[in-house]
Amino acid sequence: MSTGAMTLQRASVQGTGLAFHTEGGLPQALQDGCFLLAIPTGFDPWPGITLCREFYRAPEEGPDGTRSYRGFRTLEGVYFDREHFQTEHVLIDGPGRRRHFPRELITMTEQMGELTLLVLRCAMAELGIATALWSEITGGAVDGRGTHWFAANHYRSERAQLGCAPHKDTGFVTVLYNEEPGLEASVDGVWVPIDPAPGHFVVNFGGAFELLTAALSRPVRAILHQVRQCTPAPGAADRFSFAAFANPPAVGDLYQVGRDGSAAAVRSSADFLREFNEQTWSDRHADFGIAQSVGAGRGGLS
Ligand SMILES: O=C(O)CCC(=O)C(=O)O
Ligand SMILES: [Fe+2]
Repeated sequence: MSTGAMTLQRASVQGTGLAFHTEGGLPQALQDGCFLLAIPTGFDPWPGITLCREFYRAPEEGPDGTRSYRGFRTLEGVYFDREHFQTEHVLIDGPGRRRHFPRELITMTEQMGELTLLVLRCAMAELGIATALWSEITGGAVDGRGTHWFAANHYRSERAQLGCAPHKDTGFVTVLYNEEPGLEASVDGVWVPIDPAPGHFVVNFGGAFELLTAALSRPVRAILHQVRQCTPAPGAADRFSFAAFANPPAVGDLYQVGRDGSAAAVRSSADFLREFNEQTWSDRHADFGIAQSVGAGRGGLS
């Protein structure tokens, strides 16, 4: 049976909030696990697109103007070759970006990071979670602490494999930029396309947010998604995407909010992350984001 693409709620940024195009759009988006967010005017995706096209090449393998976007393949703990999938990616936190990224790329990732936090605040407000709890229950993520990953994905067309493993994002909120179809969500056990809408980010919610809200009457869904095998037309460029993630810190606990409005720690971040990594990639990087982040990732958007 073939089903059409998922119909997603649409929103745009309005001041410090979100304006949904349809009444009840935000609660619907929280239930769907994703929505489309209009890309704010003034946001320039060029640095992100350039990174996706260049990061896996050697520094000298291209023009001087984009040299700082290349050479990431040799960066241990930043570059990942997912051996069972088409994707290879750069996964890097705030301190790493400030060390390794050119200025305009840092700026772009910070803009996307701010959007993840804006969405997180709007979602917690919608769920009626007391603002006094926000910092504690997100491990400071809502204030720009926590871990703020950025990913740049390159889907290697020459590989006859799934683009990217079925997974839920691990954190609270993801803001994703892509231009080609390929992303699919599992809806009632069926893979349904989430087709890109020009001028929009895809926003989705992750496992830590699902856990945080699991006991509420309207829990947030972390959508299970994958990227199908990407086969661009001959001569066309490979598929790419890039994303900003607002995650809890690697050290500490994950929380859950009760219906009485109270909050309690329910499991350690490290256990949760290890389980997620193992389920997703089936490779040797199950400790990703755990060991290496101990003692790092404090202060600022990290
Ligand atoms: O490439 C895409 O469209 C999705 C990528 C993704 O799911 C991720 O980076 O977590
Ligand atoms: Fe994802």
